Amino acid sequence: MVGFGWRKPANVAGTSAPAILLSLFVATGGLLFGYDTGSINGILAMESFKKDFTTGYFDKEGVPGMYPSQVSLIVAMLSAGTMVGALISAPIGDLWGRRLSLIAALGVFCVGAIFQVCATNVALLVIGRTLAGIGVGVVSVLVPLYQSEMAPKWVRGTLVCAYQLSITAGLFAAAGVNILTHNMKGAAAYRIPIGLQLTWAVVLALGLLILPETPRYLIKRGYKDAAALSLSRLRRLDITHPALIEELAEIQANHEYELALGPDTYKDIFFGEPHLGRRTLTGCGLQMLQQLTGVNFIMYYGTDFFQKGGVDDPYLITLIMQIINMVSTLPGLFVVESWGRRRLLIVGAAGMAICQLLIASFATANGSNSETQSRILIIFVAIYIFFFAASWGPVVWVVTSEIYPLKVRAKSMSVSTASNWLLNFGIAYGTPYMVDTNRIEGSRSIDLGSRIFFLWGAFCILSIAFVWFMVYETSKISLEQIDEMYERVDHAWNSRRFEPSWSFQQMRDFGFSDSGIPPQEPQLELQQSRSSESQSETGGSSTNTATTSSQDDKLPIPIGHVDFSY
Ligand SMILES: OC[C@H]1O[C@](O)(CO)[C@@H](O)[C@@H]1O
Repeated sequence: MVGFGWRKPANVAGTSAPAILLSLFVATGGLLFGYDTGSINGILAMESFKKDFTTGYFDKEGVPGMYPSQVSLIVAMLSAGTMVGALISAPIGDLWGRRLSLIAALGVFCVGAIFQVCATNVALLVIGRTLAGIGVGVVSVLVPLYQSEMAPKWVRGTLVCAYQLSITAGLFAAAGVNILTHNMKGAAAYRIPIGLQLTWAVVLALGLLILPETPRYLIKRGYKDAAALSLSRLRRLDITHPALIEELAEIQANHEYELALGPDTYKDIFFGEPHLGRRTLTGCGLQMLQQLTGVNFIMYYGTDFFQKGGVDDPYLITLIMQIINMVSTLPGLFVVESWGRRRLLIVGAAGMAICQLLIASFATANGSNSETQSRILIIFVAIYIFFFAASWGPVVWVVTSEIYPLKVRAKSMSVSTASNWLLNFGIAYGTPYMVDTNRIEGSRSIDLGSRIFFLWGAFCILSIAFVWFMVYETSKISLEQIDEMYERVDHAWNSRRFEPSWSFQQMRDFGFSDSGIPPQEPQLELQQSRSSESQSETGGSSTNTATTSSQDDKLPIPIGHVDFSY
């Protein structure tokens, strides 16, 4: 039976509260992501903005404004910046640490925002948008990375989901600010929505100044004492506490073991061991498919789409969709641990595909727009957004922050997040050509109208297969145990039944060579479901009962073993 909510294993040492609070605070970095991608449309439409940025162009009605190419540049440079930001996040995240890199990124974001507020010409505005984009790009990688390296395993997925919740809150805030400010009088009114983005960036950067670096990053750099200190702050345990020593030893042993299997260069994230290519492909595939669900078609062009679908108040309906998007993230956040990542992704993709195929078929069957038709359109788009927000929105971030080993985590996450931004950009710029012949004058475009939902639906069906074959179930086990799972479970569809057999520290104690390479490959018996009731009753994987078929007589079976690995 599937349960709901969270269950902290009874015998976990220390407290989880500081790590949870801190992770929730850092999650709010998503506000900048959502606000920045959502606010530009409204700002461009403001009268005060148009007045200040008249560059000698007149539209068909003779209204002065900016050249379309300038508008495109202003919009596009944020996306270009985010891609650059996502790509540089790995080298800086590995060099300066997750925390300092985030602070630096927020600094760059603030400089970008100040440029935009003070801009008196298009060039300054473009520079400002590019810098803000770089900041957002780094934040989009390092926030979920920082969270997953900090979070206790029994609530890790939920905490990373809170990041997506912040993204949706940012999108909603942008829509709200656009509505409140679009009629504002005053020469500099447009500077208000631009300036607002500064506030949270400053609060977040100041907060990060006093937060600890992640213990896993410190272990990666060889700063063992600092790692112990950081972990003791997170768990409220003395640095001499056996649980703390054990957890650090496990992280370190696992890291050394992963390094012994192969190097950690960019080439290795595609071709290296253990199974890094498969893992990077999973992350990139999920991030791209998340965009190919078409969600940003509604986020960016919803108003226009509803207007053409005969909806009376398209602005209001778009705002309602934003609210549904934000509120529906909560059920996902609530069940991500108990249902698991795979199930949520598969159910979500199936739900979206059904709605999308209905929207598209309905549009094909009925040429004209009646009131009933527009109502049906609204209802199915709303259900589609619900499914997205409860599943693919948050869970993609969760999985991509969990599946990589420490040695390449920042690199692989940066590449997979960059692929999200690339598709985000492609859809933002490509879809107008696919749905509206009038929007882009002189361009060769195809008018798919609502039939574009056939395309999104097809990608959602593909997503179901992708999850089934590629995505390993990562709930309820530590990041180190996820590494073990990738080594011992051959097929993603079997991963739910994986039970961590022993900690890497125990493996070492039991006679692994110093290089960390096991003397022989043990075969894990996949006999007990990780999601079974009995297991959650006893508090997760705390009592390791799994044994190996070939080494039953030799391997220690830790009875009543305290689960040190969060
Ligand atoms: O909630 C919708 C938003 O979520 C994202 O897919 C990120 O996870 C954004 O690209 C989109 O605007």
